[in-house]
Amino acid sequence: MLEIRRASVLYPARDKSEPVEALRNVELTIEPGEFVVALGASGCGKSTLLNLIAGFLAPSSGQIKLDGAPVTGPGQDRAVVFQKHALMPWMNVLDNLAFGLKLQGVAKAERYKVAREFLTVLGLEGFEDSPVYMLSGGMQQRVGIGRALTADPRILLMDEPLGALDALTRERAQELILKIWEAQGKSVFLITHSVEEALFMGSKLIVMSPRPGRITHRFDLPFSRRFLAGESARDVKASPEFIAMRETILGIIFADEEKAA
Ligand SMILES: Nc1ncnc2c1ncn2[C@@H]1O[C@H](COP(=O)(O)OP(=O)(O)OP(=O)(O)O)[C@@H](O)[C@H]1O
Repeated sequence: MLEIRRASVLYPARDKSEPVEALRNVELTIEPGEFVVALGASGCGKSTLLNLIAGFLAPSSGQIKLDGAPVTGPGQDRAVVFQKHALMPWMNVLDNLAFGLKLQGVAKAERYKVAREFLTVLGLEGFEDSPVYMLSGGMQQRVGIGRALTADPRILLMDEPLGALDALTRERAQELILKIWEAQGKSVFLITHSVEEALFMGSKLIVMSPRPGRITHRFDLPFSRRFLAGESARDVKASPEFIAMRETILGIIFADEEKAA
């Protein structure tokens, strides 16, 4: 379980600019197997929150604990997927999938065994020998997600992972991530700018607001479970409950932006 208690982040003033209170008193618990999605206007502190969880950044005050132990820096128990995946474009798919394990010192036979398992999970069979630069954006992002997962992290952290994909590829990738989430039981923290993506994917939604960055609303969501129980993604997203929720969330975000303007 990941626990964030009264965490605040103040970025110091640079040149003539004022200090930025990027997060104020953030309280968040991510239970094992929970899929938490963060939504909110640009600059509300979503990436700052992800960086805290990843251990890339220390809070100015407050605490972050993973299974009771303070988070003091990055670790193998947390893996990050960015919009711009950090793949080795000249290396093939299999080598990219195995690369994180190599850095961890896992023996060659074992890391290629794990990498091959992920080829299947990611629907990339037949592409194991293709250099990554030759793949489509959607396939590259699947390799990026796979590489994060091969390390078997407790928590998968994703910052706008699907933002650069076209609409159809993005929907397919959402469905794939949900299926992997269900199969592997990982905790996930995902940042997105898409309200629809947030509602479809999350089991818990937090809505954040800027200046200072804080969590203003929390919702439990049923939609990913409906999809995983067999309802089609289209039916879920077109259902009256989904549309009503989408309007509620959009209302909250627009009201925040008007206040900030
Ligand atoms: N290293 C930094 N130094 C100073 N200010 C920063 C730094 N990083 C972020 N900020 C500021 O902190 C606030 C929160 O930034 P953050 O990137 O966490 O927001 P965000 O919600 O992820 O934004 P976006 O949706 O645009 O990615 C913003 O006002 C940003 O300008």
